[in-house]
Amino acid sequence: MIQIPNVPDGDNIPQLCHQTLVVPTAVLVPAPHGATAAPHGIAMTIGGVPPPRPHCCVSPQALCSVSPQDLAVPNAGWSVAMREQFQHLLRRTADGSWRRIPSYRRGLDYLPEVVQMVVGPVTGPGPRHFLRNLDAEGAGFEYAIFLHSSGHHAQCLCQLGPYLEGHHGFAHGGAIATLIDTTVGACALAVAKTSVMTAKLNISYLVPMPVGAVVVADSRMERHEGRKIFLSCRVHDTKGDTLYAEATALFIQVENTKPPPAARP
Ligand SMILES: CCCCCCCC(=O)SCCNC(=O)CCNC(=O)[C@H](O)C(C)(C)COP(=O)(O)OP(=O)(O)OC[C@H]1O[C@@H](n2cnc3c(N)ncnc32)[C@H](O)[C@@H]1OP(=O)(O)O
Repeated sequence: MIQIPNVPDGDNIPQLCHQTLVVPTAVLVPAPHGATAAPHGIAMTIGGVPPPRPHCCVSPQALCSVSPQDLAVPNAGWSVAMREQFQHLLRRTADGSWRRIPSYRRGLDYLPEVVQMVVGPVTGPGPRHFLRNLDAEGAGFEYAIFLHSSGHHAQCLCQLGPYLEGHHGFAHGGAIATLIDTTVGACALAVAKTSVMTAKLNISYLVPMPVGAVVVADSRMERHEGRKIFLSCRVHDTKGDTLYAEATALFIQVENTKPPPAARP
């Protein structure tokens, strides 16, 4: 059992984009297999959610704030294991063989890699970034992507939070697919150096992934034929003992000429 303490500041109603969820803050829940408690008393399992990020959106009009804050860095929702692995991966960037890719809630103004992902003209602040729109630290996807200098190898360190639960205590398969798509997408983008779209994603789910687990999605470019980029991905724990999922993907390089469908508020 993991005891989930009260969240700081007495704020027990996390404000999320477009919704308010009341979450009990001092309950006992069974610890999913392999789940670990986060630092600072923040639980990484269902029932305990840390307070919102400082720039939480409050109105439907505002949606999520346009913030230049790089979110691919440790925050209070990161577990000890997540922090340790992040430092390990960060050390590899010292010699320039790897680099950490910054990540923003709405990144178009700040992140050239994401600018390249947009098919068609962009007006306003650009698309909201799906993985960054859950405005509570530790509740959703916490991640940092590292790219090898070859551009053919990407690793995404990720901690899947309690709002990504499918079966009790385990991550939803769609959340795992999102993690994989993002990682292979980052790798495909580095290969193509132009816009790419997922054409095919084939995932084998091998072992249930506990909510709160810290995992690494490891993606490699397998071959590049014209506009087609074939990639593989393996999602495993930080020690490489447990292989949660493996996948193959096909990305297609596209021209930046198609107008995107009108965005809804
Ligand atoms: C850092 C953040 C990363 C985030 C990554 C997130 C990426 C995404 O989620 S993208 C969103 C999900 N994907 C989509 O919506 C894609 C929808 N599909 C499309 O837009 C189009 O079908 C698209 C762009 C994939 C291909 O269309 P188009 O550019 O016309 O290519 P087309 O000429 O039909 O095919 C080109 C080649 O690819 C092959 N191909 C295309 N689609 C497929 C497919 N699904 N399966 C197998 N082969 C395919 C074709 O057979 C053809 O091969 P060849 O050259 O040997 O004849």
